[in-house]
Amino acid sequence: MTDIMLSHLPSGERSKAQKHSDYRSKIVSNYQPLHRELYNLVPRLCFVPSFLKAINENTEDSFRSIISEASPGVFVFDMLLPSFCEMMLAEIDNFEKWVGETKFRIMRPNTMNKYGAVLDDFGLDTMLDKLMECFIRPISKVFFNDVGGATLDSHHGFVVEYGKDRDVDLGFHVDDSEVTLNVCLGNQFVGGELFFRGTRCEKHVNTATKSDEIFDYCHVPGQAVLHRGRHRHGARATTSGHRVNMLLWCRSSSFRELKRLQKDFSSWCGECSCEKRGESTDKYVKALHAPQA
Ligand SMILES: O=C(O)CCC(=O)C(=O)O
Ligand SMILES: [Fe+2]
Repeated sequence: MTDIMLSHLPSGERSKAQKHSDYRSKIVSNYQPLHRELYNLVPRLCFVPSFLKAINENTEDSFRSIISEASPGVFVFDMLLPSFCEMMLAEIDNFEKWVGETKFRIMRPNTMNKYGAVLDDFGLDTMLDKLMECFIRPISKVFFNDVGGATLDSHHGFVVEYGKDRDVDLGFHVDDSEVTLNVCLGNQFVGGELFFRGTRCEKHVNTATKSDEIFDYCHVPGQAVLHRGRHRHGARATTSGHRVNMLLWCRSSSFRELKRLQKDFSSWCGECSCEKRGESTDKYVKALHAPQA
């Protein structure tokens, strides 16, 4: 973060941001990357040809030709080349080896994970910015325009790791993002399915799930899932093997500003939309008592 940006923050925030910026600089100036080519996004080294072609055409039709809407608001597509996934996995291993050897105390991706790493903190922030701006924002503009998909302007990029000696599962939650990209890097694993339970605004986050909102997804290496951050979800236990996923929580500052002034989110919140249609929620009582996961 530059000094100019720091000077625009309130002083409490400024010292927090300064500390984080110092933390990142310390890592970047000491950690020796394994694959330097990862740190500059080279599209033909990262993406499968079908994904590149759709992005180059940049039309709704081209996106729809490679992306399937597996359940309302959950978009799935082939994205990463196996060779890129392998390089990322090796880079993450290398980073963790460095952390172990130097005993550097790293921050975990969020309060839900004990393992995993923040990719932005060890130099991958520029490449992930490019990934968001040139690849995820054009798609989000088409499918998630109602939550600021066209104006995504910052991100939190990290990996999560599950299996023996790692995290086991991930509880039911919403992300601190407008749009989330979740792509499996590998490797061999059993379990770890994502379960989705409908999109909700802050006010309705704990309301019942309707039967048509129940959707389970099995991760496939190289395959991406794109969903609204407010789409409630979790990950089941990875029962054997080792699963690593790359997450990019994409945010829109202008959408967040706008949202503060609004009360009706019926274009994307399942409960606001029921209220607007004047639908009784009685028929969902059964779903309320059904297990969430
Ligand atoms: O394990 C997964 O695939 C889900 C991760 C996730 O939802 C998150 O980190 O926000
Ligand atoms: Fe999540």
